Amino acid sequence: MQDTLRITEVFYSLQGETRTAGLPTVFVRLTGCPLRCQYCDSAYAFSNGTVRTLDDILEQVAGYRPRYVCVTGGEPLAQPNAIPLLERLCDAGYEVSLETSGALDVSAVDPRVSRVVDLKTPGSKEAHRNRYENIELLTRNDQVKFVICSREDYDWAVSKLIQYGLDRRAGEVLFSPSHHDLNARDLADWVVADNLPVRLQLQLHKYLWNDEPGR
Ligand SMILES: C[S@@+](CC[C@H](N)C(=O)[O-])C[C@H]1O[C@@H](n2cnc3c(N)ncnc32)[C@H](O)[C@@H]1O
Ligand SMILES: Nc1nc2[nH]cc(C(=O)O)c2c(=O)[nH]1
Ligand code: SF4
Ligand SMILES: [Mg+2]
Repeated sequence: MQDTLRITEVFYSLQGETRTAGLPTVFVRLTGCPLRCQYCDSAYAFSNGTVRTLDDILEQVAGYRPRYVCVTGGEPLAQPNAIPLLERLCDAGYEVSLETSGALDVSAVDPRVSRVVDLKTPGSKEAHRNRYENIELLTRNDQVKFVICSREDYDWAVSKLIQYGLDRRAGEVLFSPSHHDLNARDLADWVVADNLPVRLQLQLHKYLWNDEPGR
């Protein structure tokens, strides 16, 4: 029996988020998630999907001849074979990123991967799932993200930024407005007013293609 993963989609688009926003990227979206964030824009990946071998996934990715590959979901780390997938993508020479909820242990992820760890805010309704031990593991190759739903979430994110010195641990600290919950302009004004060492991140793909799956 070959190594397999349950996959919702593999597609080539522009990265809409993180430090590589705007760069052509292949997305591998793994099926299933143990969380239920209030705002989740990828709920279509909670179930169904197709069981595929790692060889088959690697072959489709190679067909796009990408430089960047982003493994997302659902929650990628909920499937043990996400770990060998990430390793094999790195071995193939891609610049690999992993979008993860921060609720699962990130220690086994290949160090060549940029781990994008989302610290779930109170507004997500899943903040109790945050695994704070992950923060100790972060390096400058990793990124921390807060998806902010309200002024209360913003104040909470600032307190975590300061408490854990996140801007010194991770290469990027990303503040992203929760789409539909918070006006990006309000978040931008707060970041400037407080002179924060964070990057405002807008989800570029939603401006370009609205909320279509596969973009
Ligand atoms: C769909 S999740 C998949 C990976 C992983 N489950 C996680 O939560 O990081 C990818 C990223 O999209 C973010 N996201 C989901 N819905 C969003 C929304 N409505 N507005 C802004 N970001 C959102 C998540 O918080 C996460 O950082
Ligand atoms: N274009 C595009 N960029 C993305 N970056 C992270 C995504 C995700 O759903 O995790 C995503 C996505 O769904 N589309
Ligand atoms: S952890 Fe990620 S995929 Fe799961 S519900 Fe939250 S945003 Fe959606
Ligand atoms: Mg998405």
